[in-house]
Amino acid sequence: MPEIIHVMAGAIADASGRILVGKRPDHVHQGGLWEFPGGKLEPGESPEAGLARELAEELGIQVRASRPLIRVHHDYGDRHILLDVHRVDDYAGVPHGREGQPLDWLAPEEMDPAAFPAADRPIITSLRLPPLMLITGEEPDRPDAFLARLGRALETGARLVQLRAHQLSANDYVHLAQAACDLCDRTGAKLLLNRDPAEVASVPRHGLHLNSQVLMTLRERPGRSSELVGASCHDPVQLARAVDLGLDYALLSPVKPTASHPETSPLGWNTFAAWVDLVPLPVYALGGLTTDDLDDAFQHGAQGIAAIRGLWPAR
Ligand SMILES: Nc1nc2c([nH]c(=O)n2[C@@H]2O[C@H](COP(=O)(O)OP(=O)(O)OP(=O)(O)O)[C@@H](O)[C@H]2O)c(=O)[nH]1
Repeated sequence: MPEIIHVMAGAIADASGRILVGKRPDHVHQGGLWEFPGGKLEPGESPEAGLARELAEELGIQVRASRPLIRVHHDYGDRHILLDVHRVDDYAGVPHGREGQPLDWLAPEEMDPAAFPAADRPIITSLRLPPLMLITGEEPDRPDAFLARLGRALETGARLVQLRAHQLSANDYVHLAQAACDLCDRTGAKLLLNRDPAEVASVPRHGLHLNSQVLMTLRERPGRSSELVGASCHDPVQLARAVDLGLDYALLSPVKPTASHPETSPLGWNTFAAWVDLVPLPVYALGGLTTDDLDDAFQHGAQGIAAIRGLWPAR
């Protein structure tokens, strides 16, 4: 096993959510590409201290508040790196290229993955995804009540919605999806359809969510290349399949005991973190979680949390 180089990088955000990127000098590894500022962790240094040191050296800023965003293992052939990216939302000082490197502020949607090192692709996806995924709950068979609840969730900030309504016929699901997509478009939220991809081929949406059975039968990534595609996973084999298919994100569950799957034993945060560390993918934690668990989720490598009960508004 070659030595793993632990690299700390900062996704430094401004008030409008743009992220600071710097250009790597032409003569270094992955030279000429844009990067998230940072560098190698020194022996004995904690990740937070390494991040603070690198950002002070390269940009002249002092980190005040940061949290883990994503960890990406990547083998470049000539070296294996662990890119340990933290989101920095508060700092002192004005960032400037202390090593002469050009800097720019980009919205995550403006980032061209081809202009960054290959290891950075999941980081860009992670930056484009919010920390919460709402999975729709009760009453899909009463569309008016259901859409009113969805409307309330969107008004109070839901940005990513998975439309889960297995009890509906394909026809009823399609109608509900059309109305839900209209609602999401009004607030700029993204709607993911959790349904057999063949049944929703022409339905408006921003992405697809696959269950673990469908995930394991597919031979290639479904859907359009421009849309988000993710899957529900329960073990490392399923997570690896999501990576092999080139999916954008995964859900991993159940982290805690849930009323909907009382027979399944929960993973707990430590197993969750160990399995998530195996895959270069944003992974949402699911199962018995609410927004109160968000900080634990970040500390254990999650993109954030996905929930039905914890996020679906009451009637
Ligand atoms: N900082 C940073 N490094 C990245 C990113 N993506 C990526 O593949 N890397 C790789 O991670 C490694 C970081 O090393 P570095 O050369 O920046 O480290 P450093 O500042 O400590 O430099 P030094 O070793 O010359 O002192 C390089 O192999 C680089 O190609 C990224 O977004 N940010």
